[in-house]
Amino acid sequence: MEDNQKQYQFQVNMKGMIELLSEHIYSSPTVFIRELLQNGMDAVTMRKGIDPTFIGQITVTFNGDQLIFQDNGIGLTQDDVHQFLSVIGQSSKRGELADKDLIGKFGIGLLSCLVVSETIVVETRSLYKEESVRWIGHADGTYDVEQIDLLPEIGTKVILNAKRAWRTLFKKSEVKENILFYGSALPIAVSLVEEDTTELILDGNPVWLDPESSKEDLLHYGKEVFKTKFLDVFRLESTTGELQGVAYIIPNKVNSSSTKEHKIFLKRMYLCDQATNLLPEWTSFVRCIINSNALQPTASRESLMNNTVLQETKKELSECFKDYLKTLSLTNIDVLEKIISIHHIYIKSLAAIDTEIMKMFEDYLPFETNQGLMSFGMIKESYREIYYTPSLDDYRQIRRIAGSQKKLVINAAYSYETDLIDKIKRLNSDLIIEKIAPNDILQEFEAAIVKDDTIHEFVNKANAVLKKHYCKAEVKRFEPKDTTAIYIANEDALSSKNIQSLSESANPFASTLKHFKKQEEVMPTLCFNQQNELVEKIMVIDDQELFEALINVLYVQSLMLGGYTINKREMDTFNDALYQFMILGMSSFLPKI
Ligand SMILES: Nc1ncnc2c1ncn2[C@@H]1O[C@H](COP(=O)(O)OP(=O)(O)OP(=O)(O)O)[C@@H](O)[C@H]1O
Repeated sequence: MEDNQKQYQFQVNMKGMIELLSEHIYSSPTVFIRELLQNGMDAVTMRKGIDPTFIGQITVTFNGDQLIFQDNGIGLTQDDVHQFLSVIGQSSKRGELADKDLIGKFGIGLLSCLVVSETIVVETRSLYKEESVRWIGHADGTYDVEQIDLLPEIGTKVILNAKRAWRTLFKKSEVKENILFYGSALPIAVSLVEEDTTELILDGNPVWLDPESSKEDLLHYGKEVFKTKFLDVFRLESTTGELQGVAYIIPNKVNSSSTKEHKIFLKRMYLCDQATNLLPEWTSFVRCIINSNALQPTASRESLMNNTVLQETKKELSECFKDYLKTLSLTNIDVLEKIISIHHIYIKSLAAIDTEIMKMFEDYLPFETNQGLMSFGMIKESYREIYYTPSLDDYRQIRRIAGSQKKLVINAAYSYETDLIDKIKRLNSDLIIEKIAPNDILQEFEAAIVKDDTIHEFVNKANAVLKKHYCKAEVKRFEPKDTTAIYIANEDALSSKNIQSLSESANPFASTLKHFKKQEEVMPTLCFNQQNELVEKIMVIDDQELFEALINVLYVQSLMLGGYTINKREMDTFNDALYQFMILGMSSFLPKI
């Protein structure tokens, strides 16, 4: 460095730092409880590293607006205090033990106490030195250190004085709730002390991590945690993620958009309730409690870091789910059937990507069909030819018109359902499984009986009326007889119709849209029923005005029956026609002039 250059030290604006922590990094001011529990736990783990038989404990004492977190862990020497407590971002938790067993790693956790307390007082006695130190950290970034009388026991006390605004967070009930929330999985006893009473609130042995716990114990625990009486429970394990846990089967249908709440712990400390990157979407039928020693937290310690360990763990967890379902199929078919009947969406989306599951559960999987909800086993038994449609609009139409046909049509509109059917097709080469569109059904209606030119003329006349609706006429024979006409439009025919009506409206893109108009063959069809009495009569009507009104009414009526949206022009035509009928109907009753 040249003589005229000086080197300066970065300064940290403590107030800004605390604001950053409280407003942007941590989602709640209660995280100071998590950080204190974590530091106490880590200090005990370090002491246990030296003496494995050592039994650690954490005690929280309430003293008015003062809270004292005390552990009997490794403690700090005066040098440690300067080195680790007083330098932000400095942590003693480095090395093999830290990677494997310690929770803290960033060296910022203690700062979270300054969100709720003006100062942090630490009184500590190290395992390594016969001295005790008091360190006082202030919110303005300064700190004091002094030697104090030797504390009677090795360990550390952190003393906080509630800021006015956060007094309620220091109340016993509140602290207890937060300790149970963050620390329920910690392998350490935690007691609360107020005046003369001591209450042990955690014993360090959570039921769900105990391999001896029975299914009943686990279900009971799940009910307490999630306030739900679950259908069943199974264990989760991953070697890569050094993960153990339990998965509870939700007893009711789960909306795919609803948030999936779990309880995720890292090194036995609560991390978050979301596991979106750890559990695939098809596992949405469970709520999990999971602890991992190998997954990594993000710096806010509120979500999981997406790394290769996480990806591998995700695969291993998926295997646990599959193993559970496989075992159920051999040991408890009743529960399996219940799960499939409630959560078939998820089991089906798993089957769509997993051939083994597909083969195993194929017969149980339910499908929505025009003949009602049916399992694939039932479908296979009763039909050799199976049809499906991947469009919900098409399915709705087909359901209405294919009933009389006795054809079986599956609604395959869910995103994974087409993949599933493709897979079924590959696995069942003896079955005929085909895609179907509404127009295919139309082709199968019985042809009209043609005696003379009446039908031909009727179709021409009706076409002239229907042209403005972007629709063409046809005459067939179908059941039920009292249905006058059916409107049939494939998905692409409907979009042509919409483009057509847009291009005729005052739309700035109208001229461009015209180029996209589809040809004649995708035009929607109004199929009249020759077997219907009214249709028979319309065919022989002479009056052009009345004919037009009748065709318009039948057209709009068919749209309504099919559940289609009706545009303004269609509604106006319908109203005009109705008006004409009323006048006509009244004409013979009006007084003669
Ligand atoms: N109860 C305690 N007993 C012994 N040492 C402690 C205790 N609390 C804090 N320390 C020391 O202070 C350091 C800083 O603590 P802090 O909570 O800020 O960060 P950390 O725990 O290292 O990491 P993280 O930010 O991930 O929590 C720790 O690394 C540790 O050396």
